[in-house]
Amino acid sequence: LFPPGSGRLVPYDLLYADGVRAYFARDWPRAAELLQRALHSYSQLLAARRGCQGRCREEAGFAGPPAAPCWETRFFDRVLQRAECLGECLGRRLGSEPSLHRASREIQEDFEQREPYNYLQVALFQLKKLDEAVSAAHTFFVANPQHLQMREDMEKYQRMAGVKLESFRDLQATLYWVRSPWRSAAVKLEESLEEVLLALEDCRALCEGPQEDDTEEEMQLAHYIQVLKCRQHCVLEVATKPGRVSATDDFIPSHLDLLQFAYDQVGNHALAAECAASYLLFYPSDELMLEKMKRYQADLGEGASVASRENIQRYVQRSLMEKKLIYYAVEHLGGTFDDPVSSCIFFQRSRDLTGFSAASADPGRTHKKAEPILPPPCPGPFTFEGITIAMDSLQLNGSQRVVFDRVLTDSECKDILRLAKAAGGTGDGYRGRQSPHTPHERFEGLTVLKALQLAQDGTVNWRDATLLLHASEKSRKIVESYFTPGKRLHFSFTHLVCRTAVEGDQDGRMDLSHPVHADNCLLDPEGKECWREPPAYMYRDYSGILYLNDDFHGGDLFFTELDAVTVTAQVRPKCGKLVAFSSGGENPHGVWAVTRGRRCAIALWYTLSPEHAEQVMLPLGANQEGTATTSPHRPGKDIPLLLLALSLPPSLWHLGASVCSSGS
Ligand SMILES: O=C(O)CCC(=O)C(=O)O
Ligand SMILES: [Fe+2]
Repeated sequence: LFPPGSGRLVPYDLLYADGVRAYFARDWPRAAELLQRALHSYSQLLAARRGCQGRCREEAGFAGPPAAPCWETRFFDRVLQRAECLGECLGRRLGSEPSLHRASREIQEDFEQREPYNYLQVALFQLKKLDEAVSAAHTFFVANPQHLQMREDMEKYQRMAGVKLESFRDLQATLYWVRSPWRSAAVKLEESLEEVLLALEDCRALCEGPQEDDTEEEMQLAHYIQVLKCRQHCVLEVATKPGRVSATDDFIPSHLDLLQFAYDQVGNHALAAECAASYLLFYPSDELMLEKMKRYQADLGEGASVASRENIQRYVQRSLMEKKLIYYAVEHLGGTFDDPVSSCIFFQRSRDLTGFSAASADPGRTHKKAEPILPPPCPGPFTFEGITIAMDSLQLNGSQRVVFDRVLTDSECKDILRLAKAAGGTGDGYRGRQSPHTPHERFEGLTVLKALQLAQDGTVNWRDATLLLHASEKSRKIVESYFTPGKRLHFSFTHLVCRTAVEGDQDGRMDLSHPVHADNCLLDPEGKECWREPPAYMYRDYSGILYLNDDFHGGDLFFTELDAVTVTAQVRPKCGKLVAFSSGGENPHGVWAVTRGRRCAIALWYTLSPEHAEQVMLPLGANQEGTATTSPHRPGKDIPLLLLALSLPPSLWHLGASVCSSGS
């Protein structure tokens, strides 16, 4: 049908089907060849589609909204025109009827999830093409970081003799780069940062006011303080205006933080380093960022100088000057100034830079005796502003448990809930299973990467998608500073989960929404033990659940003893409430049945070991780096196990992992 050299692309699903057939016939050379050809055909198809979509959008004039009158007719004209253009363009590029390349939903999903690489790695391994097998396995793993079996296999590959570090590469990296939602996220964040900086300029102009010709220093100061107060409030308004990508009070550093992250994800270390350097202007002692800086410096080479952005330098310098003046004025005139923006950090820095402090101010120059101003408490870059501890371990009757309140504002909860709703059935993380824990509730899951993908597709808005990332990072900081001061906590898995009671199916219900379990070990209530062994997520060290709403019946979280029945504490979910606890046997927990409505929460797991950090939360390449140093080669011992695992067809590998694919 499509002879080689005819310039026609063989449909990837045909190649895939043949490849899988050869795989099960254990015809490894043929399986490897066909699977590789299937992957090639698939990427050609995607490239053709991308190219044609871009061209046809322009051609059909889809750039702006259709103009009245009679816009419906025009709109449909354009739709038809575009469809025709697409069909023609694709036919030309593919050398065949585009409809031939339309695979079934299952096969499309397999390719989206990189499933062919899973088969391919086995075939290559059998052919003793170890390096290629590792690359294929790594490529699969990048897209399926929660795939337990592959995670173990990757560890075994890492320990195996003769496997080179360079083999751990993502064969779809270029494709991924083009499609990566992080790339679009970076563009959005840059736009938003630019917009915020411009708006801040407006604030300056707006608050300037008429120049007073007061000669008295006191009057001048009083006037200046008014100007500055006006600016600070204007700034806050700018920052929290609805529609901002990031609506936090330290919006500029948080933009830079996210930008650094996004550039890192797409492998642009030069820009990531620039953002890191700019971020450090705000929080010069942020250890995590300093570590990243060190890595970038090493990556980019000795000669490369990494500078912070000039516009950010200007902003920081000017803000510091203003703060300094404000505090000076307040101290000399009395009164108070409730600084709404990052007061703690700026105050500390302006004091450091100027030697200014309440104690050293010259009392002879003040007319009124001012109360000395005490700097706001400043425990580190993260100030916990507004966050309160609602319950500690003692009140929760256990160890390593805590409940925080006000981690999110009502409007943040609303935005994330909107995200959950818009994502609806398109979410992920439960491998498409709607009722993983109980048939009386419907479950929907959404990971951060998927949220960004949906934003990229225009299904959800960017602000809501990045807010999920913000919430997750904010919680990480809280949990880190509370439980492991001085030690780094890394994301292991982040999952927005909604559970909805199935109406008319609640009478006499006896089961739980989430059975009692521990997060990093297998609970054995009879033996009153918790086994830290596979398939548990052994590397999870801390768990967090950030709640988003309370308008449902049931659904309280509860802790038990190791027997899984003696309830020791209970927590009622509420917007902004964060429950955090160590993930081991000391904290068995479950969720009471949700009998009415929909309960949404962000489930968060953290690990102390960088090599288990969530792939999407990790810079490219860091995984190899981490494991290369922490997993010395252990010869022989693990290889038979790996062979055993590899001798199963990949389709069966899910079975083991899917039992706990939701992450619990
Ligand atoms: O949603 C909750 O309150 C708890 C969920 C949980 O324990 C889990 O997903 O492991
Ligand atoms: Fe849990």
